[in-house]
Amino acid sequence: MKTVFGEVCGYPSIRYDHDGLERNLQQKVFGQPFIQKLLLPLVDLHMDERYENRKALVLSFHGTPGSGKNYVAKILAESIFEKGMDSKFVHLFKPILHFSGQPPEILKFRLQQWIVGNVTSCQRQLFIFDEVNDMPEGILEAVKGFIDYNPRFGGLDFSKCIFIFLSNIAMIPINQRTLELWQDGTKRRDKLRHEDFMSIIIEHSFNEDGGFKKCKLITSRLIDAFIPFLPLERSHIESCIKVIADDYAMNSPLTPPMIDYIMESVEFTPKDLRLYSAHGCKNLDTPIKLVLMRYSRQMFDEL
Ligand SMILES: Nc1ncnc2c1ncn2[C@@H]1O[C@H](COP(=O)(O)OP(=O)(O)OP(=O)(O)O)[C@@H](O)[C@H]1O
Repeated sequence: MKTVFGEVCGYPSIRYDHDGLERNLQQKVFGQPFIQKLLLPLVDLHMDERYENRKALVLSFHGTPGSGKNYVAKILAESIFEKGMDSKFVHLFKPILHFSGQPPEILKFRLQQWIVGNVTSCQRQLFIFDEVNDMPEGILEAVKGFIDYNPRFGGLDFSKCIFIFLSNIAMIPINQRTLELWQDGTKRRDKLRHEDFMSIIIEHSFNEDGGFKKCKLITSRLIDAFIPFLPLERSHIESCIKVIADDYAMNSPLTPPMIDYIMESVEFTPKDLRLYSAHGCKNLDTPIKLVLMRYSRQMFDEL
């Protein structure tokens, strides 16, 4: 059923599709074990109408560029809102656009007004804060009142909202820990434990420059889960290449030598082991397009 007159605050514009979310996370997101382990159950609980939420769901994604933080946020938006990221109930904030050029007090006030205005029209809202590492210190204190355990604020209930913070904060220690555990014998990512990453993320968030620095969201334990996005290995990058190539050309004709050729454009770290992609699955589009173009001109015959 299609919404004819724009979106409504309820079905069909807002409908949680657990199966779709589970399937998409399983089939489309590579190398991120904590998505299945943490994100899915927390979203299930939050969206379950049988339980009353005591507070908004607050998640913080941390990791290397291109490891899937925005991608997963988009998949989540699509599983709840019919129009996904284009929904009027989904809000993506970026520091350069929304948190610069004005004194912090004004930016905080505007942010609060925006949240209150939207929650007044509908309680189910998704607020995504991208690049928290580039946000000025102190701004995020503005949202504390909305995600606290006492979610009523001016008569409004914020407990049905979801807040997601995306950042590169703690990516170096996350990558380092992943490598250490790999060297110690934990080669399978599904064997990694969240506790192995949790304290380093919290510590770095609180101390590193950016939106979380000295922030009460951290000290008041208001963030429900800090989700580490691990650096991606060669096999994950190969999977990304296949998905992106399929998006360009259905049943794309990528052969193993063509994939090897694309992989040559990817920078791997650390220098000696070359285990992890420095930029995750970012920057793959151009080499993939070039290879597909060469193929279409039959220039890959020699491979
Ligand atoms: N783990 C992953 N599994 C599958 N595809 C991925 C994954 N990570 C990244 N991608 C692909 O790479 C693209 C870029 O990733 P994304 O924008 O999510 O990175 P990010 O972690 O948000 O990076 P940044 O920190 O620079 O914002 C995605 O749109 C997706 O196509």
